[in-house]
Formats: sequence, C-alpha cells, structure tokens
Amino acid sequence: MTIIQRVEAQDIRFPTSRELDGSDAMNAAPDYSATYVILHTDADDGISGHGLTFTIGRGNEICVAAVNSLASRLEGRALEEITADMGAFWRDLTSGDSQLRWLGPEKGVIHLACAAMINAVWDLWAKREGKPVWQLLADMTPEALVQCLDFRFVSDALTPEEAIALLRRQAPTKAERVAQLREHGYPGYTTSAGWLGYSEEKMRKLCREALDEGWRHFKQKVGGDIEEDRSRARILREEIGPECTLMMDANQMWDVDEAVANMRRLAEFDPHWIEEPTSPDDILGHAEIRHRLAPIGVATGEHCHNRVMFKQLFQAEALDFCQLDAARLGGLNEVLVVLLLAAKYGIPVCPHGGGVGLCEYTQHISMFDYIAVSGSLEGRLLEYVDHLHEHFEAPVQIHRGHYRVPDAPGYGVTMKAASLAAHRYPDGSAWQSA
Ligand SMILES: C[C@H](O)[C@@H](O)CC(=O)C(=O)O
Ligand SMILES: [Mg+2]
Repeated sequence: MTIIQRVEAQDIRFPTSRELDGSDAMNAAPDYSATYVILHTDADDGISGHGLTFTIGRGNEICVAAVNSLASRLEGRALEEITADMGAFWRDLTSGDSQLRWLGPEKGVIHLACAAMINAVWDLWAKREGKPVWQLLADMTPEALVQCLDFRFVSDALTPEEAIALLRRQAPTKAERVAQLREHGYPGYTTSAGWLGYSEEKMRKLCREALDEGWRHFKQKVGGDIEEDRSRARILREEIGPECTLMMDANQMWDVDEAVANMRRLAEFDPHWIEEPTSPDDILGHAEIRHRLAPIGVATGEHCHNRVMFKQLFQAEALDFCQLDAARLGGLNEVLVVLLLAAKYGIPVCPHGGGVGLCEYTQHISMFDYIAVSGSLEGRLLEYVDHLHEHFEAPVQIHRGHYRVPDAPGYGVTMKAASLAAHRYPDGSAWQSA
C-alpha cells in the first residue's frame, strides 16, 4: 500500500511578463504560474505524485489556499484504494465537501485546485505502474477506463455504455496507432511567434526559425486594434507563405457582432480558425459566430470550466475545434469525459497549450485520444508554446513540428527541484531582482 501522507502546495511563478511571452489582447502581461502540488507518500522508494494547475500570476496564492482547504480529503488515503474506484474519488474530491463545492460548483479556483490534485494522483498512479499516463490509459479495458469517470450531468448526451462502445470500436487497432505515433509523432502548431506584445522584427525572426525547425502551422493573437491585427496577419502571411496554416486567437475580446465584423476584415489572410472570439460562457454566441463565419472555424475551450459546458457547446453545434484545458477541467477524469463527448459529436480535440506545463500534460491527452478514443488525426493539431520546458524533469520533445511520444513514467509535469526553489513566490531567487 502507498499512503498519501501529505499534500504540499507551492506557489510557483515565472516572470514571463518581462519579455511579454504569452501576451494576448485580454492578458497583456502574464506571469506564467503554477499551483504546484506534491503528494508525499510513505513509500520506501520515496515515490511522490506531482500535479499543477495553471494561472497567470497574481491570485495563484488563492489557488494554493484552495488546495490546502481540500488536502484533508486526500491525506491518509491509500493510492490503491483511490485507484480501485477513481470515479468515486473524483466525485468525492470535487463534490464531497458541499461547503467547498459552493465556491464553484465545478468551476473557478476550487476546480483549478481539484485539477492540480487529481492530476497529481494520476501522476502517482502512472509512476507506480512505471508507465507514462497515455499508456496507463491505453492499457486499460474500456470498462476499467469508464469506471474512472463521472457521467453526472452529461448522461443525457453520453452514457457509460456508449462510452464503452466508443472505446471498444478503437480497441482492436490501438497498437497500430501507437506504432504510427512512435514513427511520426503527433502533429503540432506553434503559438510562439504570434504573441501580441512581440515586435514585428521579433515575429519575423521567430517565424523564420520556426519554419527552419519544421513548423507548418502557426497561431497569432488578435483582438487589439483591428488595423494592427491586420498588419500583424500580413507580416505572418509574408513570412509563412500561403501554404502554411494560420490560426487566430482573440482571447474573448469581442461581442458577437464585433467578432463577425472583425473576422470578415481578417478573412483575406485565410484564418483556419478564430479562437475564443467572445465570452467563453456564451454558448449560443459561439454558435451564431460559427454560423455567420463559416468556413472559418470556431475554436474554444481553454476557459471552458467543466464537462457540462462542453456538452452544451457540442449540442448547440457551437464549435469546430475543442480546446480543452488539462488543468482547468477537473483533472484527467473530466478531460476523458470531454474526449468521449467530442468523439461522439465528431469534434476534433486540439488541447490548449499556452501556459507552463500544459504541453507536458496535453501530449498524453492527444496521444491517448488518437490511440483509443477518436482514432483520428484529421483536423487535430496540438498546441506548442516554446517557453519554460527546461524546468521539467522530462520536458516535451519536438521534432519537425511533431510531438514525440513521451516514455517517462507519470503525467509529465514533475519540475526540477532547483526550478521550484528558484521560482517559489515571493522568496525564490527569480523574484529577488523584481
Ligand atoms: C495568457 C496565455 O498565454 C494565453 O494567451 C494562451 C492562449 O490563449 C493560447 O495558448 O491559446
Ligand atoms: Mg487561446
């Protein structure tokens, strides 16, 4: 038995706002940050589970406080008892304490905290099994996997029986897709040349470097002054040419009519999708934009806080690309429900990667989706941002614009001890010169 003795939450922040890495129209100067959770165990081999949720700086301490409030629901429990019924564990952590649930429910800071803790449990489980998370999942039977999930509030759209049927459909050919991924990797796109705060010179330089490295799919930020958006789109198109894919991301800046009007002015640059054109909660607004802007696709999801919202986005035919976030949804259990919902509704999942540790998580999600859920790469691109990977013990590996299959046991977000120490807020050395 492996007993989780203590839940530790650390406030880890990186001063990315100094170079405007990660900047967009809504989030002008983010400091990529993590509420970083370590599950300390009593195991002789010293094994521990690591998880994080992503914030952009101030307020990270509120997430840390939420983890501390939830910690007693996990401390003292055996990993084996939790993994024997992951679905029940998930329900207990997210809803077992009704006073804490009131803070959400299943949204906001309390759900972010749950995500960090739940992902840490998956990390611990996968490390105990000696497998990367994608493989832990891919090796499960459909029945065992579905037992990890909570279908409450979505069973009108997807039943556990339907989920099992979806997984069974792909099961006989899983090994072929694992082999295919090992040979070619999983296709990605880069956002790193397109941050809003970057100068023209920097954008051009980063585009050229990215093309040399083999990237063929790019994303730019929009949502500022429309003439500036157009000028930046022109620069990007000049650099990447007409053949490469260009996505646009407004980060929730526009009203519905404004989104349509602005995208009509940007249409000449041939955008593949417009991401977060309006409020992330406006399901019918997204549907309206999608209807009026077709064939430009609508993408959303990085601020979609739970499976119920995604269910409605699918039901309302409001999106073309599902950009679930590994640490905003309530951890991997809820992510898996959304993957299955997306497969049922035929919507490609292109997870959100703009943050610290998100690419490390999402590689497992997209690869598992391909291997066992959707069985398809069509319309799928996994976001990559070229920041902060050096702080992880097993960072993502990219080759010619494709993610390589991760082999390190766990869920990928274990940070180096020195990086944690240097970026602990406010006392870490990275913050002493601020
Ligand atoms: C604040 C983040 O960098 C955000 O801009 C990321 C994002 O929208 C994306 O990666 O997409
Ligand atoms: Mg985005």
